[in-house]
Amino acid sequence: MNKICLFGASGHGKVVKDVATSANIVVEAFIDDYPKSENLHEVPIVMSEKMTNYEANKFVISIGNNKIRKVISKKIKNDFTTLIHKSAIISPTATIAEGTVIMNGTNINADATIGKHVIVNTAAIIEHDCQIEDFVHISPNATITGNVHIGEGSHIGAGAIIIPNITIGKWATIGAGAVIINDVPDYAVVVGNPGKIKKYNNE
Ligand SMILES: CC(=O)SCCNC(=O)CCNC(=O)[C@H](O)C(C)(C)COP(=O)(O)OP(=O)(O)OC[C@H]1O[C@@H](n2cnc3c(N)ncnc32)[C@H](O)[C@@H]1OP(=O)(O)O
Repeated sequence: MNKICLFGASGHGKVVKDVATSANIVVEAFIDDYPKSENLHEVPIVMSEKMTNYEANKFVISIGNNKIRKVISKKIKNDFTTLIHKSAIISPTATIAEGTVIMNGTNINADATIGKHVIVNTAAIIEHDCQIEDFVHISPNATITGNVHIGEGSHIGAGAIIIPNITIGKWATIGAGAVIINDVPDYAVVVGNPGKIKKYNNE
């Protein structure tokens, strides 16, 4: 049986652990330097200085913040694995890179490509030919229609809809429930229906 470690003993970490369990993968430890308890759902939480005890384990970073996930990914020397909930429906022609977590009830269709350390959260839909770059988070129930490109680190809020052929830049934020009908520049925060730029993440 595969054994892995999760970096981050948060609420998101609990859900990622459930994804692993559904795929018959055992989480041996959570790594977290700011633990709120000794265990989380019966899995021990250990400090990062003890990570050497888990040299053979593959890792997944179970932290929801895209920027922090990127920083941590550069520090961990272990290999990363991909976690896919058993209820996810994924086309055989879709590709999913390491470190990415695909949660329950998701649909990922033909020729979609999903980068490293991406979160495809509960019941999100990623349609055919989409390109999702590294460190993106697609929140619950978001619908990414066909041939959409989402740049590194962007966060798509819960229930947002992106119409076909749109390009969303890097480190952008799409508000919960937004409907995106125009391309979105890097770092933009876009809300509403139709989506309008509210501000920029680097402001
Ligand atoms: C399992 C999980 O929980 S996964 C997590 C999923 N998380 C999400 O989906 C959260 C998505 N985040 C949002 O929608 C946020 O509201 C953001 C990122 C768009 C904006 O957050 P903040 O930067 O804190 O902005 P703030 O709350 O100050 O709002 C700024 C303005 O945008 C408006 N606004 C914020 N969010 C939205 C929204 N989703 N739709 C429409 N308008 C919005 C506010 O009313 C405010 O308007 P005003 O300037 O006219 O008063």
